[in-house]
Amino acid sequence: MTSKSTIEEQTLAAAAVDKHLFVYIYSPIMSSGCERELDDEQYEGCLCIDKECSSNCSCVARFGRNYDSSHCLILNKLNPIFECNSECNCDVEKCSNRLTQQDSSYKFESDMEIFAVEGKGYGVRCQKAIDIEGTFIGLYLGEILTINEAKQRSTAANYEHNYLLLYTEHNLIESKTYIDARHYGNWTRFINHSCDPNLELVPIRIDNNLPCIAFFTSRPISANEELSYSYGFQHDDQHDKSFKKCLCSSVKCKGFLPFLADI
Ligand SMILES: C[S@@+](CC[C@H](N)C(=O)[O-])C[C@H]1O[C@@H](n2cnc3c(N)ncnc32)[C@H](O)[C@@H]1O
Repeated sequence: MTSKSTIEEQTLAAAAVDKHLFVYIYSPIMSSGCERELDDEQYEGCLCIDKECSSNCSCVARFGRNYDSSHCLILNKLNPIFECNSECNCDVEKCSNRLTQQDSSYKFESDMEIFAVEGKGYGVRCQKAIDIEGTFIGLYLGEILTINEAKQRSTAANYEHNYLLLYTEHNLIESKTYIDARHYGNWTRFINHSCDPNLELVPIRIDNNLPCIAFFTSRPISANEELSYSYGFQHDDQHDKSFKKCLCSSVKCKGFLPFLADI
């Protein structure tokens, strides 16, 4: 792989090593069960005639501001993130409340590189430094599964690498999102786990209650530092030989990859 190839080409080349179907996608794919549950949901849109939504926008008034004037995530925001949606009047490419929907937000994508990491398969690094905490990096794309489909897939196969992401939210009620990037996905499927990560996962809602899972930086990242996030909570009693050894090599390393007990 050369640094001149696009991140899509690099991802396809790295995925081809597995010799299974892999399709590069730019938006999530819903499994049939998920689609049915969303049929009746569509959030109300704002009526903003300005191209950029400000504090007068009904979406911003209802859910609070999500992003600051540098287009970074407002840190420690307590409310869930609802961006302006397809019912809104504002301009998709200009509205300040639509960060993850805008082409211009993917500014680091052309500097991303898939590279081989000793013992872990492939990983991802950015050839440029990313100085600001809260910078949007990309979306974890794949097939959005129902819990039953996620369970079936995780018990049916015994692959070397797992691409099933489980995101749990503890709001008024607990909700879980399952995204499988094994057969359909983008470059973020190659981001490895670290016990001291530099990215965080943030659920973003746009048209309905099903979140997109976005990556934001959780601290400044040096050029060519491996990107990482935490795959989940690590229980102290999980350290059994059947769990995979963690090779993140951070001083905070817990020794094993988090175990997805909820799948
Ligand atoms: C979502 S994939 C990440 C990309 C993967 N490295 C590859 O080459 O396809 C997750 C898998 O990567 C490996 N992995 C990720 N982080 C790791 C770590 N800190 N230590 C060891 N293996 C890791 C594990 O096999 C895990 O199931």
